[in-house]
Amino acid sequence: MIQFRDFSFRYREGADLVVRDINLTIPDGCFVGITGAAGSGKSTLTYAVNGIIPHCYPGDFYGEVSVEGLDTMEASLTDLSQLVGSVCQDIDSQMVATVVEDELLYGLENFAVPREEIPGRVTEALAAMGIADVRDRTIDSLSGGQKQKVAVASVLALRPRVLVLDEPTAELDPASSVAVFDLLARYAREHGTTVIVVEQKIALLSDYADMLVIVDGGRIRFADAPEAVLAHADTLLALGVNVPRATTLVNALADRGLYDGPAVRTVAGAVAAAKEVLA
Ligand SMILES: Nc1ncnc2c1ncn2[C@@H]1O[C@H](COP(=O)(O)OP(=O)(O)OP(=O)(O)O)[C@@H](O)[C@H]1O
Repeated sequence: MIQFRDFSFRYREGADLVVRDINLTIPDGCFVGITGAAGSGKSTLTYAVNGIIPHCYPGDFYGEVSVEGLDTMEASLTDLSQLVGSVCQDIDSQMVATVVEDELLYGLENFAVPREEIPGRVTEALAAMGIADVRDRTIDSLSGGQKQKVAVASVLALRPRVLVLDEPTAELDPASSVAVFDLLARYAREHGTTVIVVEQKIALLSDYADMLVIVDGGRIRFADAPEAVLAHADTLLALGVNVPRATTLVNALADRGLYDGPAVRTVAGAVAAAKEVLA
């Protein structure tokens, strides 16, 4: 379980709190999507989980954030990194090797994983991300989607209990974005891994997340199941969250008393809702 209790944070260089009064409980195995306008504090929330704040970016840290009982302010980054694996926004800066296999080996060796376990871990992580065929390729020769999968695989090989990803599909086309989410969600389900993803594409996020967290000006505005959050499409639009048109259309039908089902997020969902209205 991950718990934020009355958490607020101000970066050392900043004048104001950038996140404030955060109270949130994330159960084990939950797939959490965090979204919100640019600069609203999404990444900062994930930094409190993986320890980047206050360990790498110091500042004033109020309240408490814990991961499986480990206080992220008090724990060492080494201890935290055994629990929480992170894929940052700029994956090129995260990559340390030239060849895919070496990228995975680097983390495993750093974590002192027993030598006999290493080949199996590499094979398993590459297979989990559907990229067993690129094991011997140079990272430079890969597409953006393949690189993203390598970045995720190199973290999965370490078998973290919690996986934090910051805008993993920012550079990807829609098909590759879906592929990354599909593989990630399947892996998380099979291993009981808690996943926290910062993502702008709310429709995509809603297809996979158990909980959507909407951040606005450093505060959590909504933290609920996707359907419950999307029912507030007008508020979300006002907060700068890009709500799918299918959602706003069906919410408008609901506002007029014509539809009383759950919020939809896809064209197919809107078609089904419209058929129900017209029946
Ligand atoms: N290392 C830092 N030092 C000082 N201020 C920072 C630092 N990192 C982020 N901030 C500030 O904190 C606020 C929240 O930033 P954060 O990156 O958490 O938001 P975000 O919602 O993830 O933004 P984006 O969508 O643009 O990535 C912003 O005003 C940002 O300028």
